[in-house]
Amino acid sequence: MSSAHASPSALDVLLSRASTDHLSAPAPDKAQIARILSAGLRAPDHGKIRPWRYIVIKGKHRAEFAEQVIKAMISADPKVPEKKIAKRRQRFSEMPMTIALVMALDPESKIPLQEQELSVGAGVMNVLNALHMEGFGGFWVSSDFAGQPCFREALGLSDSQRLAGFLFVGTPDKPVHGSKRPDIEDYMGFYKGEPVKFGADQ
Ligand SMILES: Cc1cc2nc3c(=O)[nH]c(=O)nc-3n(C[C@H](O)[C@H](O)[C@H](O)COP(=O)(O)O)c2cc1C
Repeated sequence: MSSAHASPSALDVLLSRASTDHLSAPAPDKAQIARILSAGLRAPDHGKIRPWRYIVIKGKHRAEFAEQVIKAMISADPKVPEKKIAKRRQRFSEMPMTIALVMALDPESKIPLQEQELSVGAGVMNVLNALHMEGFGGFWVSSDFAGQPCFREALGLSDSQRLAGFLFVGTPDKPVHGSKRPDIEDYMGFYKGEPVKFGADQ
């Protein structure tokens, strides 16, 4: 923590973020989640594509949503183990809130799709940080089954929309410390007229 500040600086808070899926109620209320997701819309956005869409799943709709997840998992792999189904059913119906992270891409744009996808990712990171700043926790998970037509239809995704995963959201059960982070010295270098070598790659 910077000695110039009695309370943690914004950077101190960013440096203390870590993921957790040990989450309980309460989830953010309607006004809180709207403000938190507004941080996602602060992501850099080349060409003003506005590729971010957030589908919030909460309350009684969690169980219905979990069933759509199971349907899609079975559609993707009819032999999916029962244990995996049970775990996903439990997580999607019991997490206080799930946010489906939709990438609304414009394939006709001169802005490369990779940049549009990166903008969605940058938005998700802002949302994770905003959750942390407001005392909530979040965990980004993959959506390997989300390409299934039944699931795309259930969510109302158009042909150019894809999922970047889901965020599980709620209040951390206990203080989150997260894993030890690597040393920044191994991940940064100064260009001095020669190719840069990183400690992380040695
Ligand atoms: C796009 C994306 C998808 C992820 N999917 C999963 C997942 O399906 N399951 C999982 O355990 N972690 C997944 N993770 C990793 C966790 O969200 C988290 O980052 C990881 O547990 C490390 O925690 P940290 O954020 O505190 O470093 C994913 C991360 C990203 C960026």
